Amino acid sequence: MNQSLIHYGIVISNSVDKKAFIHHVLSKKCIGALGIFNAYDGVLFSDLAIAEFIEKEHRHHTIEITTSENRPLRTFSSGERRKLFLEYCLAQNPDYIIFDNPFDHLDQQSRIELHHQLFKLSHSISILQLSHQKENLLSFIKHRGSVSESSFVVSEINKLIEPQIIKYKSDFPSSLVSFKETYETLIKFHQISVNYEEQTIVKNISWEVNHGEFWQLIGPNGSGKSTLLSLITGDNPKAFGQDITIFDRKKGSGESVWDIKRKIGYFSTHLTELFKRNHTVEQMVLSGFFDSIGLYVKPSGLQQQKALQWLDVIEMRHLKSNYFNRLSLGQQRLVLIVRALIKQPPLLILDEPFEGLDIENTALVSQLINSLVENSEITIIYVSHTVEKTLAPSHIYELIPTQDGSIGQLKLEG
Ligand SMILES: Nc1ncnc2c1ncn2[C@@H]1O[C@H](COP(=O)(O)OP(=O)(O)OP(=O)(O)O)[C@@H](O)[C@H]1O
Repeated sequence: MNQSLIHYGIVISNSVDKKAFIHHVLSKKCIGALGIFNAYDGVLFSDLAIAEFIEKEHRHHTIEITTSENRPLRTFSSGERRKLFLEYCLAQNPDYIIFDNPFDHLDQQSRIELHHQLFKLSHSISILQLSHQKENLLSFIKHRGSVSESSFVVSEINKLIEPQIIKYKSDFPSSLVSFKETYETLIKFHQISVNYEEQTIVKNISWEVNHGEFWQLIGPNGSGKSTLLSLITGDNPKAFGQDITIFDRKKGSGESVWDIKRKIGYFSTHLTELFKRNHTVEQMVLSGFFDSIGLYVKPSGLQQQKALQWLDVIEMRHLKSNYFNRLSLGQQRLVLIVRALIKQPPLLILDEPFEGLDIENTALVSQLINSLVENSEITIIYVSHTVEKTLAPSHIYELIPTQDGSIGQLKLEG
């Protein structure tokens, strides 16, 4: 495609079936402005492509991209995965690459570096960028458009009607599960370290999270944010033998992982990476009551009612019987966020809740979080690489990488 390099930036909202649109482009069925891509072979760089790759490695017990490290892509942090996957895409020597929200999961420095890298790349390869937000379109891409929901035709961006930020008036549904116990110290880490073989990931972390606090956890890619969260949720055996107090109880004093999970609502963009079952949207929301991913027990009528009320909040009741797997990634993430908070747990953990959301859904999730902060006693920890102007965490904990693993510091104390 060298002689006719063309770059396109396309704004795509969560209501467009992005999977189908991408398939449409890659299978050379574009009409109109994007028709030029029909003559060429492209590859996809996206969260979905990465998730499928991880699934493939898992299924075949192989390691393809990260052979030098001898561990599967799944064990790398979100930002690391993206960098490694880009190398993999380039190695295939495609005519063009579809970059679906390329800046997601990246810290500020990595965003700047990727912007430079893509600019250089644009001299040798065509780029089709998809972005949920107009502000994230690459500055050097001159052709810009938005894609229509039904025909996938691209129209000029200046003809676009700006999306309206919906103010959600409906009150959020009340809680069904009542947690009678209150906890003073939800999390207390004392001098916690985590190593993988000879590499130290975090070192001597002492961090305390108390009742009703609203925390943001920050740090560059690979600094250990998700690792810390996995120590809390009971998903990391590295917690064993360390001085960790969770819900006022010393870890290792007889509590089961399920005791802990019962009190936590958890969302991560990786939650459904290997999830292949045909569960409906409603079942997925309901599973939040049972701390499972997907529904394996019969819910009560009241629980079903509650799930529908929550689907109303995210305006997805009409999709309740659709298969979760068929939703767009943005819709799946909204469903999983609601799944995390349906039981209104004492502790809510949101690992990158804004990734993959368009401007309207970002506003909705911000409003959901703010409403919980104002109207409940839930303690919240969220991870985000970007500053959400509408959120005002009362505390910020920062991981700072050093040669011997990340150290932690309190950046903002409420
Ligand atoms: N099983 C493992 N073996 C070796 N290293 C691992 C393993 N799991 C995680 N790591 C490494 O631990 C480091 C911290 O990962 P983690 O996912 O906690 O980072 P993060 O701060 O959440 O990053 P990001 O912002 O990119 O999501 C990464 O360098 C990752 O590669």
